[in-house]
Amino acid sequence: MSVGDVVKRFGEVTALDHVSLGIGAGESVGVLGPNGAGKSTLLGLALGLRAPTSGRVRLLGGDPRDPERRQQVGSTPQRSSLPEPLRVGEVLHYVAAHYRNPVPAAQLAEEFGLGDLLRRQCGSLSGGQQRRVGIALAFIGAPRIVVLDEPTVGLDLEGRAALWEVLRRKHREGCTIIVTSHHLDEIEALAKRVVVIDRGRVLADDPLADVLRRVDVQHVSVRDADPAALRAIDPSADVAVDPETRTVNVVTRDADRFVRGLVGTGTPFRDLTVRGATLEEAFVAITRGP
Ligand SMILES: Nc1ncnc2c1ncn2[C@@H]1O[C@H](COP(=O)(O)OP(=O)(O)OP(=O)(O)O)[C@@H](O)[C@H]1O
Repeated sequence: MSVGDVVKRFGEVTALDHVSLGIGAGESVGVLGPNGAGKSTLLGLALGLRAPTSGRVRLLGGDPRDPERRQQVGSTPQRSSLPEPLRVGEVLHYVAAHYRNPVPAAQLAEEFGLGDLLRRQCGSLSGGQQRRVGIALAFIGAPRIVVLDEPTVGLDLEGRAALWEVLRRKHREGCTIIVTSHHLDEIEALAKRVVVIDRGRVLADDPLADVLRRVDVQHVSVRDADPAALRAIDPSADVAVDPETRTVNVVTRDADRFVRGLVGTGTPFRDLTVRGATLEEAFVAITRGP
């Protein structure tokens, strides 16, 4: 999928402002951005659901509106509705009939944990169950590319974890996955590459590890240590104590230097852990600007 110098305007609103981006086969890409950033507009263009005001959009080497390309793409929009009177199994068969090589309904039901729902009418499903069916439908045509716009909205914790497991497997099997989510921990757990959009512009487009390195924040935590002694090691660090677990959490710009200082002071501590910035911290830093 690629977009070249794409502008998309809705009247006065410029939803995408000269965006260029290419996503190759087999990538897993998280598209992040605040509300109204232009994420859904970008995905809609890539899927051929709308045309750009100017610029070029290609999907699998051709026009995204070409039926041949659409056969090879699966998607779940942010909001979707299923025909209420139809049973889930009937919907799967109905949608499968539109594809040349659909995944058998039984296999899809097994993969997405829909076995118990096949005989249920769609109108009787909970919001989360409907969402699971909607996501499964994105995969029914055995797509080469799947575009998922906030797929975990409405899913409980177990449903989210199960979905992410399926997505990771599909990615391992070679499917290109493009996903948006406001749960950055989910993007961190799935995507190898992160695109950050704000006000219609691409602010970052890098491998996940590089995006995380863009923020000079690291976390050091120890238990049963004297917070005052830790503050003295790096006065610019942010030191917070969790009395329940007797953990002192330190946010520092240089964890290596902090740990050397900690050992050097001889102050007692145990259970040392060090970790880098979270994607959420990187996202806040990137969208906040210089
Ligand atoms: N059909 C439309 N008509 C008018 N304005 C639109 C339309 N679709 C999107 N917009 C506007 O374009 C901008 C980008 O919207 P878009 O839905 O792409 O954002 P988003 O990043 O997906 O946001 P969210 O995280 O809230 O879903 C917003 O200002 C939105 O109001």
